[in-house]
Amino acid sequence: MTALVHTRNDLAAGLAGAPGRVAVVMTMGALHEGHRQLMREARAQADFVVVTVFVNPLQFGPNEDFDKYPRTLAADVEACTAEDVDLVFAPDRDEMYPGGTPSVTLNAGPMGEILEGASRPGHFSGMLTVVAKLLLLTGADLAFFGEKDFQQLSLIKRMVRDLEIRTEIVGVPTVREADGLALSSRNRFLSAEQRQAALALSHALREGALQNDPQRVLEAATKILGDEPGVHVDYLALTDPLLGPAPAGGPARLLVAAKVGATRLIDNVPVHLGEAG
Ligand SMILES: Nc1ncnc2c1ncn2[C@@H]1O[C@H](COP(=O)(O)OP(=O)(O)OP(=O)(O)O)[C@@H](O)[C@H]1O
Ligand SMILES: CC(C)(CO)[C@@H](O)C(=O)[O-]
Ligand code: BAL
Repeated sequence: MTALVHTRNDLAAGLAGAPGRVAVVMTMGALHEGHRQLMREARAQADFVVVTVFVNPLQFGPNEDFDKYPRTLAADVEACTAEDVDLVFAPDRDEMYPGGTPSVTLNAGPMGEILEGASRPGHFSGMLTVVAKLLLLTGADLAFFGEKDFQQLSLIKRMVRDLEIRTEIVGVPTVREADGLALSSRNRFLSAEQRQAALALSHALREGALQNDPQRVLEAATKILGDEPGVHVDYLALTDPLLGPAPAGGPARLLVAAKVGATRLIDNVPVHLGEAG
């Protein structure tokens, strides 16, 4: 039976009876199969699974979609129940930030300034601040995050290392629709026509990943994105697996962010580059 709690006291009470290893899956709600995959991984690896549902105002810029972000708590609790989650923690803003906007927040460092961080100033500071708070409030042994938000996952791994946080961070591969579109809560904002255009993102990444030379990877992906007038690219980047400069050979990551209508989508894939020379 999945319990729903809204306060830190009720969360602590629910956790007090938790047997063995505790896992947390943090979400902003509007749960889909991607989130459910994180829950299944958590269920498989831990004895007690907590899902948090909180649309964190700190990680949204003034012109972003905080107000219109979908809020579907009743359906979210049903999804958690179907995945045998033990506890859902859905605090409101005052519960999460009792003193109002916190004056002490986390600095995401140089990795927080590039890609998503360049387009969304302050986003990663707000994200890391709430993730750290939720790790402390849940005391989780394990925390599961999707590779769809690859830079977020990388920064959270970096944060637990740099701040000596003992939670093990587990990355989960991106869940996609049959036609390749990465599942995202924001997909619901797409019209049928925009959804069709949005396929260019995963298509471009897939084609790029078939190439083994950095320049060809970017050319192949750029061509597909350029052929779709409904997609406005924010960035397309080839990096090393830690988001540093692309290597000449070996593992790399290809990342894209684009607007389709008013909806901003992100996606990424692993790439294996052939050895140089
Ligand atoms: N398609 C997916 N596959 C795997 N994990 C995912 C997927 N989509 C989201 N997640 C993960 O779920 C967690 C919660 O993400 P979030 O609630 O922001 O959902 P979202 O679908 O990414 O929403 P949005 O893209 O609109 O912000 C994050 O760790 C995120 O990486
Ligand atoms: C990790 C997270 C729940 C923090 O608000 C959010 O950034 C998300 O949903 O990916
Ligand atoms: N899925 C990452 C959270 C955000 O877009 O704010």
